[in-house]
Amino acid sequence: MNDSHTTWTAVDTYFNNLLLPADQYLDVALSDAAEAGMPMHNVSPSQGQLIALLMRMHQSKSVLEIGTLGGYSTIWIARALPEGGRVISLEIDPTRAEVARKSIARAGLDNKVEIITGAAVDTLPTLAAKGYAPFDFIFIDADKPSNPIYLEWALKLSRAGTVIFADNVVRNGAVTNADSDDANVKGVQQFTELIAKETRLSATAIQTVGEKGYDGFILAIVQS
Ligand SMILES: C[S@@+](CC[C@H](N)C(=O)[O-])C[C@H]1O[C@@H](n2cnc3c(N)ncnc32)[C@H](O)[C@@H]1O
Ligand SMILES: [Mg+2]
Repeated sequence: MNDSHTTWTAVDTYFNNLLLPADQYLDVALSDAAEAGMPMHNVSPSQGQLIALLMRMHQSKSVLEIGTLGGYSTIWIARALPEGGRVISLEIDPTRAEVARKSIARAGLDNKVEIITGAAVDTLPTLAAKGYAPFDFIFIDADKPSNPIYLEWALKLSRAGTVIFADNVVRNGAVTNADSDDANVKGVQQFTELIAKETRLSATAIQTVGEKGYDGFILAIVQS
């Protein structure tokens, strides 16, 4: 923990205390995930609220999340849905999915959430036939080496106007290292290069600092 990280965390705490009410369901979702041995790879509260605000501004009614973990971001997403809205969340690890389902049910959101277990490359091709596509908003937050494949699927499962939000694309600045042999870094680099070439997308990347360290996200919209 360096000085910068201490400052970033204090600033997150300052704003969260003022802007984000304490929430027992989100807190218990995190503590249950930690107790189950999951890594704390969830979005921060301010990032969860950012996704919720974007969804509400966009009036997103159907959301695809790739990467559930303990359901922390899923709760933020489900709460931002209007009446009749739905989030489909994909998670490879059945134990994680089970913990997430419990946290989501405790928060009274199980009628808005379906968690599908399995590798996303196997479950993504099943979604259209189930009548879930097109999605209004797609949150990509799973194994970063697969981001190029997730982009392909996001486009297949989208419509003009679909928003794509991809987390953790800065990776403490490592994204600029062209010689990186880190599979996560390579995944986000290839993902970004594909977005750059994709005429159907208009996108930007935003760097972030905070309690989760130095990272960032890509925000894109399908424009045709
Ligand atoms: C960064 S965490 C998700 C965090 C969550 N979105 C949040 O903010 O609370 C990534 C999750 O993706 C899952 N995952 C990894 N590889 C996957 C795959 N191939 N298919 C589906 N899920 C996968 C991991 O098990 C992990 O739970
Ligand atoms: Mg993330």
